[in-house]
Amino acid sequence: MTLTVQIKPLDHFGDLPLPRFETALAAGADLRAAVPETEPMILASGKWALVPTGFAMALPAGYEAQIRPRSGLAYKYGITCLNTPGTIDADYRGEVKVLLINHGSEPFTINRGERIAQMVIAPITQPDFVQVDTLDDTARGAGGFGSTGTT
Ligand SMILES: O=c1ccn([C@H]2C[C@H](O)[C@@H](COP(=O)(O)OP(=O)(O)OP(=O)(O)O)O2)c(=O)[nH]1
Ligand SMILES: [Mg+2]
Repeated sequence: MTLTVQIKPLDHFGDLPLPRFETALAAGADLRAAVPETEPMILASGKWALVPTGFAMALPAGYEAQIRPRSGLAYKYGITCLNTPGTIDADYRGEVKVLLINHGSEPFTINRGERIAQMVIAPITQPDFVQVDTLDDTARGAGGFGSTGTT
């Protein structure tokens, strides 16, 4: 059965299209900037800002939305999500916003309707966290942070 995610357009969503998958098997649905047509957002080099998408949503219980950068914007302009992947909780009813940062050397202009990020819907688990005194032994043990392949 196909999953349904409720999207509630806010006033400034206007006539923007709903998030959608650009290709048949795309993992992420692109998100567009719901900034005013007459007031593009300008992101100076090194700065970050919350970009409105113009909608709120209700995810089904057991799911999250991950807000991820678009590789094209990162590659061409150094634009990415500061908190990647951003987490949208299933009980969040506020406007979905995208925290963009400009790692490039030039100011970046965000126009209304521009695709600024993508949203992946993913299942989550809320386990019971249980306190214990000892953990089982493994070959890795406490090794990490580049511990493999050094001997
Ligand atoms: O890129 C993002 C990340 C988060 N949110 C919204 C939805 C999410 O459910 C809420 C809280 O996000 P998070 O838990 O990452 O932030 P926090 O700093 O822990 O805030 P809170 O104390 O509200 O949970 O903010 C966005 O709109 N965009
Ligand atoms: Mg939180």
